Amino acid sequence: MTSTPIAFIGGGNMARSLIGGLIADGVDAQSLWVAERAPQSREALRAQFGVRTFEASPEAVIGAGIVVLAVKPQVLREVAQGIAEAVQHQKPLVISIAAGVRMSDIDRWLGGGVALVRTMPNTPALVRSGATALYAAAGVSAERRRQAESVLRAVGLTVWVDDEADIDAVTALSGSGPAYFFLVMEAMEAAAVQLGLKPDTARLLALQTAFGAAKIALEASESPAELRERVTSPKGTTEAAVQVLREAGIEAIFSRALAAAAARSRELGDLLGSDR
Ligand SMILES: NC(=O)C1=CN([C@@H]2O[C@H](COP(=O)(O)OP(=O)(O)OC[C@H]3O[C@@H](n4cnc5c(N)ncnc54)[C@H](OP(=O)(O)O)[C@@H]3O)[C@@H](O)[C@H]2O)C=CC1
Ligand SMILES: O=C(O)[C@@H]1CCC=N1
Repeated sequence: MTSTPIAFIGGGNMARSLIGGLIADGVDAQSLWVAERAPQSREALRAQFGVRTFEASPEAVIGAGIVVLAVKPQVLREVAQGIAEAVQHQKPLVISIAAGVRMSDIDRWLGGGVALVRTMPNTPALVRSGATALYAAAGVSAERRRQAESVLRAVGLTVWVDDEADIDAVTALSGSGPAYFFLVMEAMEAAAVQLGLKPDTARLLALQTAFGAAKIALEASESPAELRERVTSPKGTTEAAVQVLREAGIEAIFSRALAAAAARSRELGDLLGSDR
């Protein structure tokens, strides 16, 4: 991992997940800098992680080798324009984690000619089990690509995509994906409570089952479909449940859900980049 200071512009949910994961990977908290507007947020970041905090974003950029744009897409233009002068002076690697917002727009807001990598991480980065896709334009050097990859690899798995449009699909799959699994955990817990289990017992069993299923699916050579079939005894309990899920259209529901997320990512890109 690089030892250059990494400046996070915005210290919200996703920045905190990345910071927590980087510290767990052995990165010195003092080399992680965070620009946040609210004094209580800065205080909380210092108390939780021991990172350096800044009130003004340009101050965090000066001296940083890597800048991570970690604000909401809706404020990214204003934030990028606010640090453009510092970025042009400092020439850091800039990593965007913002959903939807396209590289050409970010580059323009930052003044142009920026070494920019667009990524889509996810919150399991906090426990170094993240999944991040990265995209860089042809002009970004191999050294800069390696640098971006090393930051995200410290908190989980990384994959490069060849086409920026793929980031919309990645956002729908792994960027938003933890929320889908949390929803399934919530639903399974509630259903088990209806069947008479105590809430604590229901949650513990639901969570461990999700963990076990993910672990075996990652470690086994068989596909998820084959692993599912192994659980499903003919005329047994799983078959009864899977039949209900299929009748309710589980595949079509996920197809519609991911399409909606990808469409929203494209829409954000169109909407927020429309200042040309
Ligand atoms: N959450 C997730 O699972 C994922 C999020 N992302 C992307 O990460 C980005 C951040 O999302 P998330 O962490 O969820 O959002 P949050 O709202 O939790 O975090 C954004 C943070 O930026 C702060 N902020 C806003 N404006 C400024 C500013 N001008 N200067 C400094 N800080 C500012 C906000 O402070 P305040 O609250 O005071 O406005 C807030 O603390 C988004 O672009 C999102 O698309 C990507 C992958 C996954
Ligand atoms: O919901 C969102 O827009 C962000 C991007 C991916 C996960 N959270």
